[in-house]
Amino acid sequence: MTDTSTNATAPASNKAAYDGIHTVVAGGVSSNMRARGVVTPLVVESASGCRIRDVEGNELIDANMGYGPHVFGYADREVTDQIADQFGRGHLTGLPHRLDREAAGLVAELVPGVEQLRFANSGTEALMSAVRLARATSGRTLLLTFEGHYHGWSETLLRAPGAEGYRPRPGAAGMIPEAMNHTIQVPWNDAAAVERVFAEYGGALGAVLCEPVLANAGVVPPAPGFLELLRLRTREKGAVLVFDEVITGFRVARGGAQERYGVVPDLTVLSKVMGGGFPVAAFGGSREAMEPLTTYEAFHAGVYAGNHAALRAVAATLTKIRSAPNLYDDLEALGAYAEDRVREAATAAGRPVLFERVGSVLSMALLDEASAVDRAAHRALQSACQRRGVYFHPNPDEPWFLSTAHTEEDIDTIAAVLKESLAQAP
Ligand SMILES: CC1=C(O)/C(=C\N=C2/C=C(C(=O)O)C[C@@H](O)[C@@H]2O)C(COP(=O)(O)O)=CN1
Ligand SMILES: Cc1ncc(COP(=O)(O)O)c(C=O)c1O
Repeated sequence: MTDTSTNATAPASNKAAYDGIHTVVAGGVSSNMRARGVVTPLVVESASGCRIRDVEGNELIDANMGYGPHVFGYADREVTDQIADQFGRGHLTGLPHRLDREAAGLVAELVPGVEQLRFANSGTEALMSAVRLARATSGRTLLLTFEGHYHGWSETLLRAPGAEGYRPRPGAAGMIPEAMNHTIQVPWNDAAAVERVFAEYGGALGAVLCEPVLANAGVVPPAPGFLELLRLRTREKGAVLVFDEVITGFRVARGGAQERYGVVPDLTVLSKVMGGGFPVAAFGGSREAMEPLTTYEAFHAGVYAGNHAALRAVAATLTKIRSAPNLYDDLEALGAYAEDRVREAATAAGRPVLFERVGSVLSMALLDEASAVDRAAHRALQSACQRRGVYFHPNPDEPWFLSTAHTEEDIDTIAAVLKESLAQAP
């Protein structure tokens, strides 16, 4: 079989294709965050709806969905046709385009805390710029972050797990030892720790940054009143509150977590769902919060930032979101249905699972006898399910993301495969 996309002879198996990738891509994948995404070799040939097709022709129901951007499923023609059309009209001139107004206007219409924004190419880029803007605005460098929250891989935001006292450590080889000298970190949902930090550092804090729903260490919603506490203390002390809504934006509600929980930050970072899978991000806030960029006193740039193809993807996706009145009720109902079926499957198999869900983002982790997450058992379960035609991430920290392309029958199939795999698990 010839792979028309490259005119190469397609490998006969996932294993051959997977090994071939590893000969030329360092680590076999262009992201450490996805390095453990495959335990049993799997190489995608195509994806459509909620299904991926591998190079052997196997079709799998996907509960990872590209780590969250595809709220309408893969290859949604209402979005992809628009992007394709834009490529035919010129997708990068570096000049103002009518799409700038249309795309930014849609974000401002849907997200409570955004009046103005800047587009970027990735969440990492947008977060770097948002935190830099927060430091410029407050005139202070100290940043409060939370354990387990991921904000991309930039020099001042990539933190290793854990913290000595309040101090996190740099998260990767090659980072400068001082990279975290302006960052403190406390456990998520620990109101007492937040109060201690504000009592000790309040006047020095420039910004507080969080995923309003933690979704990079399983799913951990904000404790009742916790976001309100962050909002109150940052206002009192003059620190900038930044919500990293790369995952939650347009996912957990039309206006993201800030709409769902009714707490509006000073700056919001968006990506994933916003572009329907096309690489694009944004950071924004009130006109006042964005003023340093209006006057160019602060700095943000990027050859590809806000390119016409990216903004056509944003305009197409957000237009579809705006005109789908039942979208979030439907996603909530599907998430609840999935929760019931997954819990039933685990109970039927007599296996304890840690389960959490916010809307259509859910996490499930196999537990051991001591009720700790059993990562090895979870990886084995994932491989068994993958062999039976269901893909979810082998790392239980990575959530499941459902879409309007998933049906209740697909969820029933996932649950049946889970139950069968758990029953046969050692
Ligand atoms: C809450 C949040 C994120 O989840 C986030 C990226 N998430 C992921 C990155 C992955 C990767 O680098 O391949 C895959 C997933 O592990 C994860 O969802 C980022 C960074 O965005 P980006 O990867 O576009 O630079 C910022 N904030
Ligand atoms: C030589 C050079 N390096 C790096 C950059 C930054 O690249 P990007 O704008 O994609 O971040 C640019 C952009 O103009 C450049 O000209």
